[in-house]
Amino acid sequence: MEVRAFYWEDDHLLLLDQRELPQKEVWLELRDHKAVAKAIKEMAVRGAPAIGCVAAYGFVLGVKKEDPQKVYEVLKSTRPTAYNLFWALDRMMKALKEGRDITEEAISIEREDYEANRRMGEIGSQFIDDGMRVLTHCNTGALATAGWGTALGVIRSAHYSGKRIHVFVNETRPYMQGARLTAWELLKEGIPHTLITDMTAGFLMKKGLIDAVFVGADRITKRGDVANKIGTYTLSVLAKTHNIPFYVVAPTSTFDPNMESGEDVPIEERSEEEVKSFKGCHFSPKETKALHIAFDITPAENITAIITEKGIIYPNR
Ligand SMILES: CSC[C@@H](O)[C@@H](O)C(=O)COP(=O)(O)O
Repeated sequence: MEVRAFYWEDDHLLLLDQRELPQKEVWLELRDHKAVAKAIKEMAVRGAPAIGCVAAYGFVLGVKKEDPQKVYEVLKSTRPTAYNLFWALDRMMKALKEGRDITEEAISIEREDYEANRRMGEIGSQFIDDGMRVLTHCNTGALATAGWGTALGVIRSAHYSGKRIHVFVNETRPYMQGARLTAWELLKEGIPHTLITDMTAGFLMKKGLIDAVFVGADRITKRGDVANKIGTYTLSVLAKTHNIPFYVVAPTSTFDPNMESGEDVPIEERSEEEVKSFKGCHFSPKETKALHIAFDITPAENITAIITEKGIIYPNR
């Protein structure tokens, strides 16, 4: 059965707590916008499109009791980089101001994201040939979206169309979205995969073992620069050096129409504890300072193509 990150249940939101995966499948019952904001901030739910969908439902829950502008601000301040969050909240505010049914609006945001993912899967699988070995970073699957996935959705579509593929999964330090979430999704789907440390990618490319790289995006600027999980930029440089195609897969709701260049994208910095420890297990001296930059910018020049639900963009043609 297809993985789902959340379900809207009329008066509350059910959310799969991704911090507990893959060991446990724990569902959180969220009944107000503050609980939704906390879940986004603390990464019980993550991935740009999923954050947008969940924030929209948080808005529905919040405006039942509180001033809409306050609800909007609380949800907006959770994570700074993923553009889908702002896109979804602006859309919800507009629907409210126009007197439309906001629950229906949130349901539409979720449905449209799912449909966009299915369409990107169809469009993007033309870049995957039978027998290909592809590399992916972070988690861009059903857990990061309303379902199916962006980059992982393309891989899923290629698999369902009968192509044999092998996926190399970057573990994605320090939050381990690749090791914990992507590996879990691929295992559930029966898609052959191998988990690697982030540092292994370059050597595999050098040995000719990677045919293409597929990643998602948190924000795409007007010139085609892409903000995505830290390590994406490094992969793009490696791919360019080794002449390997580098594909970004994202719905148009990830495109920021007001941002010219990657230089302007707000980049989230998270707690240094997440670099020095994992689930309470410290592996660095407590006194050592750590830097936790959660996203980086891949310049348009390093990207072969951006696959959207509306078609393909070739930023360098
Ligand atoms: C479809 S997901 C695209 C991105 O949101 C994904 O690649 C990513 O970087 C997620 O980061 P996260 O910090 O886990 O929210």
